[in-house]
Amino acid sequence: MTIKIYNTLTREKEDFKPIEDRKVRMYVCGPTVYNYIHIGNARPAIVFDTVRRYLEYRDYEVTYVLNFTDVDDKIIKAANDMSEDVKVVADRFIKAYMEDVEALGVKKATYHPRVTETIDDIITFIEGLIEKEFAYEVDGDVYFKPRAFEDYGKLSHQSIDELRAGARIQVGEKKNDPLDFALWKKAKANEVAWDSPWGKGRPGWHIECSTMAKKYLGETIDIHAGGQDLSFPHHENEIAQSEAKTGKTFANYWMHNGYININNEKMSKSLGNFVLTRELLQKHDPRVIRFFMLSVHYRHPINFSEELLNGAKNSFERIQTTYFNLEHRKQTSMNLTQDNEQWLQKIDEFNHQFTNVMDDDFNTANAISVLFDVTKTANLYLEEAQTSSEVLESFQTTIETILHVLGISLEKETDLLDEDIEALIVERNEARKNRNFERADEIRDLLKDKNIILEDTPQGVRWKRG
Ligand SMILES: Nc1ncnc2c1ncn2[C@@H]1O[C@H](COP(=O)(O)OP(=O)(O)OP(=O)(O)O)[C@@H](O)[C@H]1O
Ligand SMILES: [Zn+2]
Repeated sequence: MTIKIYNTLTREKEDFKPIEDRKVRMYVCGPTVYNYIHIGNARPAIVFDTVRRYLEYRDYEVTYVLNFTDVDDKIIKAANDMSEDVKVVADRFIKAYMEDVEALGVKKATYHPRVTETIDDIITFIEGLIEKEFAYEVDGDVYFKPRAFEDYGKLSHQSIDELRAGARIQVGEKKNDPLDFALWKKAKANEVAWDSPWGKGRPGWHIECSTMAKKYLGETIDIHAGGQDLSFPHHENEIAQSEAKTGKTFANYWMHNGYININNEKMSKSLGNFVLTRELLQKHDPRVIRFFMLSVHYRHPINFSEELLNGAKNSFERIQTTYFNLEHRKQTSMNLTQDNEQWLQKIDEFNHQFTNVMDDDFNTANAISVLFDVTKTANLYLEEAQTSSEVLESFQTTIETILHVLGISLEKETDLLDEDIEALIVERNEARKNRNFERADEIRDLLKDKNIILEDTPQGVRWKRG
């Protein structure tokens, strides 16, 4: 089967055909680093990391670029408010971003370029656009003319006249047409600035991504991605700049993730209705946060609530418990061969199902359903009087593989979380009450393996790490 990607450009699911065989060039718009990220900002980081992981799982070599917007109005304002240097503020929040997303299992990009390190390339890019008469300078500012670019509006499916109706020239703007947007902004007094052919200034927002994508990935790339709010005007403008400059298609597939909402309203810094990723990470296992994010298809909205997160926690724990039960059972299993085929065949079907649902526009929600089916079937197998290590291992490999593609690791035996241990103790007590001594012993041995010592006290069972 081929991978299908929903392309915002055509509004259709299309077969994925990379420019170069087995290679993928992928660009994801990164954060503006003036604050800690909220979990809405964490969503594109997680979903596109998962897209990358899946492409790698399907044997593509992915070159992945995620930029940092480390100079813009918001950062300058934040730096002024804190009486700090723009660079100090940007560095602090780049570091914080990397810590947060790393905790969430996001792999480092192949390249993490910053605007402030790409200024020369940006200037060259803008010069090219002026030369081709897609852009013009007015008193130290440079603007791009969407009207000069025939296909303007193709990504957001709007005509230039529809767009014109909504556009206004703001006070102080020197552009000729309300649709024109800034490529270069003349520096205001005491603002961080770079020399350019148009005097001191800094780049506009959209030009940075066109420049960085070209610099690190080439003139035509395979996948360009970001949050849904970026499709217009940011990505529309990126297309106009890049295609005006090169005369070639900029990106073949445009992917956009849906919002994380709070009470059905987009989570955003400006509305103040946000949950910081750092704060959530203090209260929850990062793997549960990631599992929760991926339990909804990336294009659908997620209405965030603690209840949903707790639901994800229970689901994830069920999977983990099965995995550890499989692990433990290996000690008492044999090299049986009878009935193996039948179970191995089922497992094989699950592997196929996983690929099928992920091939269908990276449907992680369905991938998680497959994972539940694997778990349920594994639990049935664990009820068999005799089990074979081959089948147990095969179940484990499937669980591990799916979770690995989703960017979720299974905790090794020794790093069991306190709450996992407590849940196992409760289960053991229940088992004893129900005279299911076999299960009770199994749990005792499982904990012993993990170096957890149980003590029966008059107040109940106490535990400590050995
Ligand atoms: N509520 C949300 N749900 C999903 N993605 C979001 C949400 N808010 C922002 N994003 C995405 O996060 C990424 C980083 O965005 P950026 O740093 O520009 O934040 P932002 O869009 O300015 O956030 P805010 O709207 O809170 O100011 C972008 O891809 C953006 O589309
Ligand atoms: Zn961008």
